[in-house]
Amino acid sequence: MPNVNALPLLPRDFDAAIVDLDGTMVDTLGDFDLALNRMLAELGLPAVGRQFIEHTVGQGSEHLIRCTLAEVGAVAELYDAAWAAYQRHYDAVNGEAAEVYAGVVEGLAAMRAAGWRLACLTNKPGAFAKQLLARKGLAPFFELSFGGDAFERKKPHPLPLQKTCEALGTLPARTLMIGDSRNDAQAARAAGCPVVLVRYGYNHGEPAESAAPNAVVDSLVELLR
Ligand SMILES: O=C(O)COP(=O)(O)O
Ligand SMILES: [Mg+2]
Repeated sequence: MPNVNALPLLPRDFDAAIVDLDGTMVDTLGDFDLALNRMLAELGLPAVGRQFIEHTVGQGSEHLIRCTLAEVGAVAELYDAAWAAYQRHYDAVNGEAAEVYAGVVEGLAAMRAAGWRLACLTNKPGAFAKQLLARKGLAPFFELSFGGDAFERKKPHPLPLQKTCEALGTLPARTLMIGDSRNDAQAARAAGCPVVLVRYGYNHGEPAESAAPNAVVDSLVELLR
């Protein structure tokens, strides 16, 4: 297995990379903030703050909506109405208040130049993920993209990574996971993929190091030179 602790990596170290979306490639907190708070306003519920959102995203929309209803003291029976409102509002804002992090385009270009195959794997619903990648000009880097609704389980379960390696036709040990949270790190470890986390994303309010990845970087450009 390549020594991921010694960055930068060499092109021959990996055949592919699986890249997370929210908090890794795109800062989407603004979109989450708009969609969630419009959902709450529509239901006549109080707003939630940015820090709560930052600490809660990463485990898919269902988890985010359930935690948000609990945070504002709403009854769980509102879930179906909340889900429908959230999907409608997120669809309307997707990408509007989101920005690609510095170094992402350069980092992805270096991976492609190294001959690595690229797949995007996110817990975000697949339709929103595809739309966001296209709107931010990142879609052309990716051969495949899978959302949180693509498989029976979401990260931190290893299944989505195993299925993505299968779809790429690559061995987990030769497929690098790049993410921002413990969900990415746990899933990668259990699937047998080495994992690098970015320091700037959303890791439930904890430092990226606490998820025990193989390495932590400040930018995707640090991976390959
Ligand atoms: O929608 C989410 O929970 C965020 O998902 P991601 O970090 O896996 O892209
Ligand atoms: Mg993420």
